[in-house]
Amino acid sequence: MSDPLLSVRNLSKRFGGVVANDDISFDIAAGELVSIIGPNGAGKSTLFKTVCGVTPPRSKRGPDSGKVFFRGRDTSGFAAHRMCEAGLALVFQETEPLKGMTALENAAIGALVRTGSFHEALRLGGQALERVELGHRADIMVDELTLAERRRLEIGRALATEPVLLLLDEAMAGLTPTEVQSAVALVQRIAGDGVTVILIEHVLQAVMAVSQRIIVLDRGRKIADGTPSDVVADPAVITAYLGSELSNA
Ligand SMILES: Nc1ncnc2c1ncn2[C@@H]1O[C@H](COP(=O)(O)OP(=O)(O)OP(=O)(O)O)[C@@H](O)[C@H]1O
Repeated sequence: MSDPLLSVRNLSKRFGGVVANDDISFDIAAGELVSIIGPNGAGKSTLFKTVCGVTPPRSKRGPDSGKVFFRGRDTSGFAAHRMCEAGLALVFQETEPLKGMTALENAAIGALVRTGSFHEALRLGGQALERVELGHRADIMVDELTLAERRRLEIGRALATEPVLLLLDEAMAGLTPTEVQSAVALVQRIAGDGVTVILIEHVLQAVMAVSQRIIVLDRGRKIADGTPSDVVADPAVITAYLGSELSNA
């Protein structure tokens, strides 16, 4: 087997007395589409933030122990901008467009990771907006976008950084069932373009529809890692994680 694109090794992270991530290991191969699920507070967002060098203010960057390898390099503790330059983009749970700017200008900000020319960044941002089907909203101020459009814009801005690995943290939260369906189609298109995708998602309909593999966290630990059908039948998962919802998904 070729080397994994991302390798997380025995990663632990605590906040004071809270062990948010406890000895987590997994590999992600290039081209995989993987979901990470688990109850609230399981440690999913912390894992993403540690992997890509984003940690809360005043907190030490990177894992407390363990390692993260990305594209064959030890990237443990790399700052977020270095991870982004290396080809990893994270879309946060909270949509945070740059206010007072258009959708196109927001997307172009992502492209500035790849070019020093604002003109070229606008061109690349425009392409990214087309990929998320927001081309027709390019000149709209971000404050006027709907939640579903803002979520797409965040993905567009991340795509404008030209990632090889895209981490999406609850990119479908708050969307209507129809919007979830088109978000699922978008994620599948992005994966079809060759981008490796890891989703954190509570919308199980979406998780079951897109995932080749599911990793389950509970109270900071990895408790399952397998195909969707194996994971939903896993007794440890059913016990930990809203069993009825999983078995109905
Ligand atoms: N900056 C922080 N300071 C202190 N505790 C934190 C911080 N970030 C996360 N935690 C704690 O770490 C644990 C894991 O939180 P995390 O947000 O990673 O979980 P999650 O699985 O993403 O949850 P959710 O599904 O609700 O988003 C929780 O107990 C949370 O309160």
